[in-house]
Amino acid sequence: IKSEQGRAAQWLRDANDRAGRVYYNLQVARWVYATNITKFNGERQHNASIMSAEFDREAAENATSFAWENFTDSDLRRQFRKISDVGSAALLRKDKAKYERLISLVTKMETTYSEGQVCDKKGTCLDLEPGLTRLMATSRNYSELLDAWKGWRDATGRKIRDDYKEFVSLSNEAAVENGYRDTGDYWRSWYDTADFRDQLEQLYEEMKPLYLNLHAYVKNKLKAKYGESLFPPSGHIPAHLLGNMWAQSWNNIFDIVEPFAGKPSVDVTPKMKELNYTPRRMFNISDEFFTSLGLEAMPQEFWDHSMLEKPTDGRKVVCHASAWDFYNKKDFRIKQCTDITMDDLITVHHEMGHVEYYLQYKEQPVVYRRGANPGFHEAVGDVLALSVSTPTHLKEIGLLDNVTNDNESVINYLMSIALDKIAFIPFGYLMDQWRWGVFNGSIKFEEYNKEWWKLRCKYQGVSPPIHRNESDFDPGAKYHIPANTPYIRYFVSYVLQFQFHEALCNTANQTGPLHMCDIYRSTEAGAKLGNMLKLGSSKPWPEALEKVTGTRNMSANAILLYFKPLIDWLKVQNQGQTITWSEECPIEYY
Ligand SMILES: C[C@H](NC(=O)O)C(=O)O
Ligand SMILES: [Zn+2]
Repeated sequence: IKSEQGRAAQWLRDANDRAGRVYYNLQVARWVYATNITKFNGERQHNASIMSAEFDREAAENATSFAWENFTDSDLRRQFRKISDVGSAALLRKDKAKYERLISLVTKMETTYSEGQVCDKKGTCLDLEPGLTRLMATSRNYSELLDAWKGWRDATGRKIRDDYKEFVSLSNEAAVENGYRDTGDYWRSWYDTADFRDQLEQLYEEMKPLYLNLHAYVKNKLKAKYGESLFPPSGHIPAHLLGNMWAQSWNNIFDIVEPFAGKPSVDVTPKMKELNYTPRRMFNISDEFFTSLGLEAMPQEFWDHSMLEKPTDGRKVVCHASAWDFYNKKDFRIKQCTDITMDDLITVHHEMGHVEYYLQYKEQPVVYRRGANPGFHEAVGDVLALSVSTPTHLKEIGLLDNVTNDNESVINYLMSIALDKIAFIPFGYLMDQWRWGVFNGSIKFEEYNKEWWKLRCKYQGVSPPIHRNESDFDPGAKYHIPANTPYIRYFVSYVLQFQFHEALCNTANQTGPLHMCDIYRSTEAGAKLGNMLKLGSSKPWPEALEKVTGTRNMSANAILLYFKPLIDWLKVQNQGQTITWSEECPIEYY
């Protein structure tokens, strides 16, 4: 069997080299389309996708000529197992026309989303970025917010409802062909964790008290701002008042909910504008943080070929920010319609965290150039952003003039981070609860929207501000549904990133409270993180987690430790208040 393993290892090396070239061509075609949406570029992307899927399927076919399951070399077995998992390309074997339809539907839905606009009576039209995003963040006019909220859903979700239904059945057919019960079963397999759903539920329950207390406090502040009469008696918050199109991150309403007035502002957006910040400068700040840890700088190709701003030459692009690996160990890019806001400075770090991961594992075989699990990939940049966001760091880079460290400033600061990280928890959890339900058939097409709002009302405690029905398709108004990007990875990331932050802060000998830790310039912390990132997906994720944190399990303890002072303060604020809401949506809205 020794000689067969030798032959198999050689075959793998060749297959990985060929894969690198095929994936490079695919990424180039996808990039050209995403940064210039035209019919021609769409066809070119489609053809490249077919060629890549054919390649994957053929490689999986050839892999069966080796008795790899009996190999003694566990790394060979792991590589063969990954090469044998072709994902939706399994549908090619059964029915090429169906596979072509499947990928065409995703492109069509993602394009509809990316071209979505809301036009007012005077004919002024706003795109999602930056127009509607700015409006949702800055408007304090109930009906103006409502028009944008409804208009966006009319321009996107409503238009792709039937496409999504067809997509679901084709995607499930592909998953079954690939050996899984349905698409959700396949997506969860990437975590290789038998009781994954139970672990997620457990983590959600542990963080729920934090969310309930934040929700109650924010609701009271919003009632004071907009008037009690606009809030349903069920205890829900109308979904359009949270400063974000999906109510998934509430930091843009910090001014409404600020615990203690008169403290140095934690929102550095005005300062960024005052200093004439450019997108390039925002990316340089992030790049410099990575190199301060001794991690890899963005290569020249990154600066030469990335799209850091929304084009002004009339090209239509996919604005949703993303990071790209071209699998040739040289080309790595970010595509982002960067706005000069603190929100986008955080997103810059998030996307650059993906590229740092690509750079760290670029010497791995192509099959291992992935996150240890998808949640790891989403966590990297956010870990650094937790340090960047501290008042002391913002002062160090000139975005904050003075820092006060009294208790009230600490509460203000923790509130600003909680409005992003805690507010997100139920949304990050429910997105794929809905999608897994759709894929496993427990959520029927005739109830797509009703079941979506049941989850939104139950977990997030937000309700539709106007009547919804089954011609609406509100999940389709969130990028990841039309673009078919799984979402539980962000929920996992929000748990992991605080575990990483706590571990790296210890390594960096940061002895103060966790929420004030800044690992900037700690090459020890950088080395520990880099050594984990280098693994890619070559080892089971508990092993990668252990390399940084010493534990093999996800745990909510770090995020609860980080926010402890805030949770104690919120409990006092909410004393005597009802901090829950009725599970059902307020009837008059659905
Ligand atoms: C949290 C998630 N981030 C991302 O897509 O990069 C989102 O924006 O919904
Ligand atoms: Zn991401």
